[in-house]
Amino acid sequence: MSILENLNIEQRKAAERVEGPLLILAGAGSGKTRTVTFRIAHMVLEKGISPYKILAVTFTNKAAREMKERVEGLIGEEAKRVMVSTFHSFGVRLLRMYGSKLGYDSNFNIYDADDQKRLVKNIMKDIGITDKNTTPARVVSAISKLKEEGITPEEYAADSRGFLESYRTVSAVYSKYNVALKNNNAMDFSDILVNTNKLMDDLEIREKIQERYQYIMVDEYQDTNKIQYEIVNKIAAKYENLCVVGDEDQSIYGFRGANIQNILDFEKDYPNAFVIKLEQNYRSTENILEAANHVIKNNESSRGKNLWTDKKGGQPISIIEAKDGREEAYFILQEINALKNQGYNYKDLTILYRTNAQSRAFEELFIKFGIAHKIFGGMQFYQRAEIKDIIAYMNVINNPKDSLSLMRILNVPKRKIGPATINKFREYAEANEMSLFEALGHTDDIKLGPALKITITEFYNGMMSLMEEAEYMPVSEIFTEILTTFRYKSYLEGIGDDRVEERLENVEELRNSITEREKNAEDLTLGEYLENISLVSATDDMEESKDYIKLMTIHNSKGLEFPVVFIAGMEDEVFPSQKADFDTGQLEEERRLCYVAITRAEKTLYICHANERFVYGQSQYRSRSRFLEEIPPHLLESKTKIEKPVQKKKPSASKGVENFNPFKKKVVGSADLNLPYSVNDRVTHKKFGLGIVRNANEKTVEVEFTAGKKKFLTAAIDKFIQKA
Ligand SMILES: Nc1ncnc2c1ncn2[C@@H]1O[C@H](COP(=O)(O)OP(=O)(O)OP(=O)(O)O)[C@@H](O)[C@H]1O
Ligand SMILES: [Mg+2]
Repeated sequence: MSILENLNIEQRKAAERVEGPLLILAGAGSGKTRTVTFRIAHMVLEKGISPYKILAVTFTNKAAREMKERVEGLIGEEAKRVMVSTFHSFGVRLLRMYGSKLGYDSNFNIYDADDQKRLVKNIMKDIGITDKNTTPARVVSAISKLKEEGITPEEYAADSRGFLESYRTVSAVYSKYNVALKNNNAMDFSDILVNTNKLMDDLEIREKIQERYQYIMVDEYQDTNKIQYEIVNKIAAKYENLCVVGDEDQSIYGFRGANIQNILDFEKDYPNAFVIKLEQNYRSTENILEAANHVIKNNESSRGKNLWTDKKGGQPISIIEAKDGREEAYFILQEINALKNQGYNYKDLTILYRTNAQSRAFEELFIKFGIAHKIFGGMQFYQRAEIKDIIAYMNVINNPKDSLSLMRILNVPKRKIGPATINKFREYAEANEMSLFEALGHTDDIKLGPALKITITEFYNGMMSLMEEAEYMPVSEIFTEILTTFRYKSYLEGIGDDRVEERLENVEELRNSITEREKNAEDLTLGEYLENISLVSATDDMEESKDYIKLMTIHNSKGLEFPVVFIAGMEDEVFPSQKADFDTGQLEEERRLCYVAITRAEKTLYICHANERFVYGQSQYRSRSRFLEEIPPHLLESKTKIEKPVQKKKPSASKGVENFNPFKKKVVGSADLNLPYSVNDRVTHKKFGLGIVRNANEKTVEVEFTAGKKKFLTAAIDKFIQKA
């Protein structure tokens, strides 16, 4: 029996056709990703194609991991040799091998948005730009856009629009920014793609890559940008064994340069392409699917599809109308409780929203009631200052040319190395054509006070010996060495504000995550580790088995599916966002986003909206989203107004929400307080173990552990302790 018995006829046709250009164009939940997965397995197991020759490109790390695991489940160990990867990881891999052709050392570092901003800020300061109308963040996004459109600094400078101040600013920074990256032996995210594409223009390398990856598959092709498109098509040019998979109705990354035309023009690019349409949706009930179809058919960009499902009928879509955002979150929480009573687990439930900021209301409520949840995206762990500090140490150890990271840590912990001193070294480095780090080794040539000279030499020697050790030390050891050599923890403790404990916890969390990664990847090198964490994305650490409610933006939910979905904030000017007001292109993109959101749901879908929202501290009236009006009323069911509960007695976190009343004013200082913990509650702490709450008020919670009493700030308590 063929492995392809697990596919329907159309899917099987697609999977069987392994030679030549192939387009799988099909709506949500029709098994596109599944088809790719089985296609790979079929190629290796039943067609005898070497796994080594196969490249499958996915949109996220999570998707890559899952595809690899599934293929492994089907064909075993051989699957490990298939290259399943995102564009960025794939690019980095090639650039580590061939980047020297473009003037990079193989240990280049990868800069994230925060690094980019800092670099731009430094450059603006260096060249004395006083443009008040722009910010480093805006300059960064302008530069990224230019890079991905393939416009060089020179071309941009020659551009006639240069008379506007903001253009002049971008133009002045752009070339300096590129030079700085190169000098630092670093690439930003756009560079990874741009440089990978450049590699493909080297005949020798291109031929090598073409020979190596003779079979290419790209999932979510509708969201590729110009450069990704070029990379894929250059590799595929020789054998033309290119299978692209996607849905024009799910192109939602236009703001990052995704070009829907890439998928729509595939048949023009490859006139001999074979096209497969999948029409059975396996994910959702008929009601959900019908709602999605009704919304998307309003888009000019949609080619129209006949998706059907054999999951006839299904529950109507529940509409929840709330007074304001707070009430919306509360109503959703009540529904969650009801679903829980019906036997659902938290892990079946997902809340989707248009922007990350909308997660706040839910987070606050869930923390208050001890409801297990996890927010994907938003402020990332690796963006926290203390984490960035330690990573900056690692970056310099891995790549001493990385002056941006070096400048971050030269005076962290405080060593009295001020900007004037740093400038002396920068000038010396420039004059002598060496890196800033190298210059630190030349303290004799630079005018310095004796104390400063000792400090800098100490720092330099400390780093030098770590660089030597890093060759053979596990990453977790390097981490420990950094903390001890540079007394980083004492520095954090010395800051002395109310976030000290939190920062120390974060550092420990970083240690745990390193150890965790080492468990999964033996002989993890510092370079590999840094690469992994530079390429993290929002959904990487989603674990299907963990029982928590998932919260994320619709963008991050792409390709995923969940039994129960709540779409929150379904109001005009939230979703579709204001940007769509006067721009039909934007409106269509928002509508595609709505289509993606609806089609994530398997069984139950809630659409929620509030009549009032706070925007910049002001309450504004909101009407329900026009997308909601596009769903035929017979598919909808208004949730009868949920009874506003009366608060009878002091609420207790462990008992859920039945007796919590968000509409009643808080009476501070009375027994009526909605505190997350009360006296005698049993709690656990990662480090101190089991404890008992001895005192709890609005500001602090005091817990007795075997190790003694500890105080925590009530506002931040969930970061430290949990109910036992
Ligand atoms: N032939 C099939 N038999 C059984 N289940 C299937 C079949 N095809 C797809 N499915 C299931 O349907 C669901 C949706 O499949 P998949 O995620 O591959 O769809 P998709 O087209 O990639 O969706 P999206 O457009 O959201 O990325 C999955 O749970 C998948 O296992
Ligand atoms: Mg998919």
